[in-house]
Amino acid sequence: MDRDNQVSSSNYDSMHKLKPTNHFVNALLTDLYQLTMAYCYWKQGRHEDQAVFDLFFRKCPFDGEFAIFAGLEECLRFLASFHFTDSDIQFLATVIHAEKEFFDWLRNLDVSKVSVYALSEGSVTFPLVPLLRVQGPLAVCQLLETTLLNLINYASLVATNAARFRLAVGDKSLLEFGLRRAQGPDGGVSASRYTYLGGFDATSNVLASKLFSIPCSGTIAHSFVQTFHDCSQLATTKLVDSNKNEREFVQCVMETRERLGYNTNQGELAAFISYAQCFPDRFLVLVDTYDTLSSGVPNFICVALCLLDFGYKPLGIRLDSGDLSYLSKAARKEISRIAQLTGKVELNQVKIAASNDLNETTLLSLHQQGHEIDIFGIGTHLVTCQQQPALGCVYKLVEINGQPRIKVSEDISKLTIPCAKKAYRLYGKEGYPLVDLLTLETEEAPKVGDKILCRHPYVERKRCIIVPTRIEPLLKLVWNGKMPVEPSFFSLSHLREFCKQEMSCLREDHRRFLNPTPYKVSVSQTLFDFIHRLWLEETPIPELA
Ligand SMILES: Nc1ncnc2c1ncn2[C@@H]1O[C@H](COP(=O)(O)OP(=O)(O)OP(=O)(O)O)[C@@H](O)[C@H]1O
Ligand SMILES: O=P(O)(O)OC[C@H]1O[C@H](OP(=O)(O)OP(=O)(O)O)[C@H](O)[C@@H]1O
Ligand SMILES: O=C(O)c1cccnc1
Ligand SMILES: [Mg+2]
Repeated sequence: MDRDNQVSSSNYDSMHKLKPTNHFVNALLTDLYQLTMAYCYWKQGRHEDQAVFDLFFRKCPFDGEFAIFAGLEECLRFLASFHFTDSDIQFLATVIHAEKEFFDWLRNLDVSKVSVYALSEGSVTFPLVPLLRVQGPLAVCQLLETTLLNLINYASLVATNAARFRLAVGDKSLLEFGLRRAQGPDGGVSASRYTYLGGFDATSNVLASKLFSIPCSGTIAHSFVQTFHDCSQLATTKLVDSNKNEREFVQCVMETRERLGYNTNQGELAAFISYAQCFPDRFLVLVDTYDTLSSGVPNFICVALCLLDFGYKPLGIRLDSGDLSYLSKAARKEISRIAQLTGKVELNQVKIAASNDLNETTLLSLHQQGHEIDIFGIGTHLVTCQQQPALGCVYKLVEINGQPRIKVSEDISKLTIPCAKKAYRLYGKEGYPLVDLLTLETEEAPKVGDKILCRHPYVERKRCIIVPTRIEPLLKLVWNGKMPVEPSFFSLSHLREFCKQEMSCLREDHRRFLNPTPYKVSVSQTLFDFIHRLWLEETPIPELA
């Protein structure tokens, strides 16, 4: 798999049938100032001026040194359906005091003259590298700003969060449980979608599973266990075994419990039996409702042993409170002891799932302490990105009518890099990416084997020479009104694989959690000269008295 265009050419009509997943995404989902600026451009006859905007972030989230780019498909769906309806126009006329002709112009506005270049969705990316380059008529490019940022900021942030959780747990299973805690319905669905892209294995969110073909998974809640008092509440005492013979199941469980000498909560046991009767081959239950080690785990073991007897494979337990390191080890020890005692070695294959306010720090700490957890269920911290709730992507003008533009700031990190640019990833001998290089769009592409001078965009003394073994152009044309691009998007599982491959190419020191090495994002000598000339030109020399 490569980062080749994730959308390729087809006809304009089919592109126009594409709709954003969320019906809130339309031309009105913007900030008022985009429309008032558009009015000023129109009034001055500047609305068709040729503009270039870059969409990028300045600092990686979560104190890391990488991010995952996500949200591109929804940006393209937005572009494909961009227009103002009659009712939008009627509403706007009550908000903006402007001539009728402006609203007529808005009504006929489309994005057929806009081009968009983008990174591939699922790419590993770094500060200052444009995720999107949007170019075309000034007013319409301006009108796209807020929506594009909205579609990319959270998607990329939560995908990055997921990729970091994935790094923290290695190859253990990761389930996303965040819907109840997410920022509203779209927050929940987006979280499920983009955390899967970032490396989660499944979601509990049924709608997201349907919409994006994400594996759906889940266990049971405390309420289910609490509703049972004892086995007299069970509708039947029997279970059909894997050979289709109906046999006494409750009796089997009770005798097992007696034989093993467990004194457990009877309501919890009834709940487990009931669940096993409904899902004999999906038996994974929550064991901390009353007491994990003296009731939940023994009750699980009794039911699991009988399921084995009946020809089924029990799946496991979920821990949702207490010291997850200790409890997982103690539970595993008891399960192993009984497996040995009874000779039911299959019992050793059951999985231990854990949940309860897990975040990056607890996952890393659990790894250090040692544990027996196979599956992590994660909600709140993952979907709300509690450690850093916004990515901070911005959309900045870099060129107008062929003239480079710069935004100067006291804070050097807020200086924008002018000009329509190309971006390349340069790989070293070891096969790892070494530098992302930004050049003028008009510059000749760097070549493998050449000595390439890479300059820090702002700091003069920071520079290096790289002889790349491989060069990857990063920005691909994904939207062009005149020669449109194909709506056959890659599936989410394809993007997830691509993201996984990107993460595996990233050098270990850029990925690590504590003080990761910053990845170098550089500019060509020509672009460096442009930035610094423009910087001086646009900054008045202060006069000191
Ligand atoms: N071994 C561990 N090391 C570090 N953190 C842990 C460990 N085990 C659990 N945690 C975390 O510690 C916190 C414990 O949460 P809390 O203090 O609310 O207790 P609890 O176990 O949920 O209690 P209860 O649900 O019975 O009120 C959770 O965020 C959990 O992820
Ligand atoms: O902790 P999170 O990472 O958000 O994962 C999801 C949580 O949601 C469920 O219960 P809920 O929190 O609703 O209730 P509980 O805390 O009482 O179990 C589940 O048991 C998890 O604890
Ligand atoms: O299926 C589960 O165990 C689950 C689902 C959502 C939230 N917490 C747990
Ligand atoms: Mg909880």
